[in-house]
Parts: sequence; structure tokens; C-alpha cells
Amino acid sequence: MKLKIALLEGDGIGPEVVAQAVKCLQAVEETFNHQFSYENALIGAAAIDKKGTPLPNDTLGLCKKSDAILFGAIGSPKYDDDPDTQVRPEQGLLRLREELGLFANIRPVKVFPTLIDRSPLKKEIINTTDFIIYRELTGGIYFGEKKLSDDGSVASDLCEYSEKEINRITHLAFKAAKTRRKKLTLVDKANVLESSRLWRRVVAKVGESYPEVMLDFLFVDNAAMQIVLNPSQFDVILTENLFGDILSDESSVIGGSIGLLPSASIGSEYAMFEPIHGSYPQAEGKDIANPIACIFSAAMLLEHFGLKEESKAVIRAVNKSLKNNFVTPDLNKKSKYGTNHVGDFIAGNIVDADDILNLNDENIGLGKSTII
Ligand SMILES: NC(=O)c1ccc[n+]([C@@H]2O[C@H](COP(=O)([O-])OP(=O)(O)OC[C@H]3O[C@@H](n4cnc5c(N)ncnc54)[C@H](O)[C@@H]3O)[C@@H](O)[C@H]2O)c1
Ligand SMILES: CC(C)[C@H](C(=O)O)[C@@H](O)C(=O)O
Ligand SMILES: [Mg+2]
Repeated sequence: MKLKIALLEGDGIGPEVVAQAVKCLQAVEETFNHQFSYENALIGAAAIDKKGTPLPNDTLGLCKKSDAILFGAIGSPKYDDDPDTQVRPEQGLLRLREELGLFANIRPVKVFPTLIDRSPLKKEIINTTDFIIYRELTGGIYFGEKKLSDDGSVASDLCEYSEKEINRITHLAFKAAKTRRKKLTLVDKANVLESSRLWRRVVAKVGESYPEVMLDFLFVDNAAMQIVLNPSQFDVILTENLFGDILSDESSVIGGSIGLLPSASIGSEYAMFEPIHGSYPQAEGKDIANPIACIFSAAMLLEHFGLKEESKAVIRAVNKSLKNNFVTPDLNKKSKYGTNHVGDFIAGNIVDADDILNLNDENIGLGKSTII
């Protein structure tokens, strides 16, 4: 297959983790005889520094003419520490999601058996965790009107949702639940927020078309507790933009590191693949960032294009690195392996299943049916 992939490395550890994911994609090309082409473009603080804007037009243009986008991370302390700055790296990512209509952000959360002792949570609580968060990505408080009074003493961010926005992601989440354990939990704050009450009405209505899926509702404060108390109760979590952002970082604790969690941002025309973590500026240039979230994002990219064996081969190679303790320091403080070594190991172990004897593939995958 031929694929044109836009690489948006961004800031901080972004370029380092994207480089490892590209090594893996190149290994997939060789092993499975595909032809992927890669083109880089600027985004975030790197784009502000060079072009004065966090999403230059040529970056957006490249994304629109590519088959898929692989994104690293954006953000820099230079902007985080200055609340008065008008131009911020994060605006680049948000505008990109909006311009490309990437309304569904799919974040699988799974515990890898080899890492079970790395989690700060007890083994018996986390060992059967396998859920997936469907986070609405182009609406809500992120995109509502922002106001600051003239004297700067009052500020507001509007949280607005339309039936249409809720409908389209809800259908995707129900379809995913149908192929999994057939349970969908809507996380909201319907006891307080009008927008959450609209979510409940719309989701309940859409649910009538998916009678085989059990639908339940959870308030977000309770959900934040349940995720660490009893994560295996969840199958598909559907939620709005801000709640999904927060709950997914929380969920990453279950698996042992945020450096493991990938995501796919999907719309009706475009698809982008992005780790859930940020630019981790403290680690920039130190060769310590975990590249697996970005490598798994590349695996989701492959799965998105129906390259299932290829995606599995990447995940199998990651599993091998975890099993052999070939990991970055976030997973083992004493580890002497860095971002590059781990990336090389994983890329070097991407093989076609046909070439493996006694293949035990039971535990391969980022969980049940991550992409639909
Ligand atoms: N999608 C994105 O690009 C994205 C996501 C979140 C935050 N950000 C931005 O990133 C910057 C830093 O934000 P932050 O510190 O709140 O979040 P962060 O995700 O960058 O880092 C938080 C912590 O998570 C851990 N971590 C993150 N990525 C890791 C990796 N690959 N390997 C090992 N450990 C990892 C580190 O302990 C780190 O201190 C900010 O400017 C923020 O706006 C960007
Ligand atoms: C950087 C920020 C805009 C972004 C978000 O809040 O969506 C990040 O936290 C994420 O999870 O991708
Ligand atoms: Mg986030």
C-alpha cells in the first residue's frame, strides 16, 4: 500500500518520539512491502519561532493532502509560564483538529501483563483493564466563546454542544461497543450542566438503535474515582472534550506510564494519530522519553488503513521490548536504555507473523477493537 504521511513533530520530546515511530513504520514498509512517504511540517512553539504562527498555512495544506498525520506533541514553558501571551502553541493543535474536523479522539487504555508491577495501583485491581475512551474533540469549552472583561478581572469560557456534534461521536462509540464487551458509559455532569443534560438525551436516543449495547451514565466526579477503584468495569467511555482530556491522563496511571497511551483523532475526511502526552519539556534532548505512545499511535494508523497484521507486528515488537525490560526510565528507574535504543529495538523486532514459530497471539492488540 502507498501512504502519504505528514509528520508534525512539534516541540519538546515530540521530534524524539516521532523519530522512533517513523523507524517502526519504515520497518513495516520493508517487512510487508509497502511504500510510505513522509513529509515534515511545523506546528506549535517551533512554528511560532520560525513563522510567527502555531499552525502555518503550509502545514495545514500538507495535512489536507496527506493520507494521515502522525503528530508528536506541542507546548513550551516559554508560553506556559506567561498567561498574557496571545499566541500559544496549543492553538496550533486545536485549530488543526477543528480545521480537519477531527471530532472523535479514541484513546485505548490497557494493562500490559509484563508491566503490571509498574502501576502504582494494586495488581488485582488493574489486571483485567481494557477500556477505550471516546473523547469529543472539536466542541465544548475548548471551542466556545472566550471573554475577558476590559479591566481583566473577569473571564469566561463557554461550553456549548449541539445535538449534531453529540450524535456523530455517539454513533462511533456505540459501534465500537458493539464489537467489544457491549457496554457504553456516558460520563457527564448532568446534575449541574445543561450541556450534559443534552448529552444524556441525545445519547439515550441514539442508544435505541443499539439495543445489544448496555448504556449507563456516570457523573464525572464519580467516574474519576471509579477509574482507579475498579477500571475493569469499563468497556467504552464516551465523554465530552474537557472531561475526556482529564480522565485519559488519569487512566494512563493504570498502565504504568502516560508514555504508553496512544490515540487516533478521526473525522469524516481526515485522520491524525497522536500520543496523549505532552511535550514533556524537562526531558527534551535527554533521550529518556518513552516512545511507545507514539509508536502505538503509528500502530493505530496502520489499523486505520486496514493493515491489521502490520499493526499487530508493531504491537508484538513493543511487547517484546517490555518483556525483555528494554524500556525507558519511566518504566524502570534503573534502565540504561534511552528513547533511541528502545525505538531501535522495537523497529528491529518487527517481523511478519508468518516468520514466527509457535506464535501466541492471544494478547496482541491495544485492547479489543480499538479502531472501527
Ligand atoms: N497533545 C499535546 O501535544 C499535549 C498534551 C498535553 C500537554 N501538552 C503541552 O505539553 C507541555 C507540558 O505539559 P505537562 O507537563 O502538563 O504534560 P506532559 O504530558 O508533557 O508531561 C507530564 C508528565 O508526564 C510524564 N510523561 C509525559 N510524556 C512522557 C513520555 N513520553 N515518557 C515518559 N514520561 C512522560 C512525565 O513525568 C511528565 O512530567 C505543556 O506546554 C502542555 O500544554 C501538549
Ligand atoms: C495540549 C492540549 C490542547 C491537548 C488537549 O487538551 O486536548 C492535550 O492535553 C491533549 O490531551 O491532547
Ligand atoms: Mg491532555
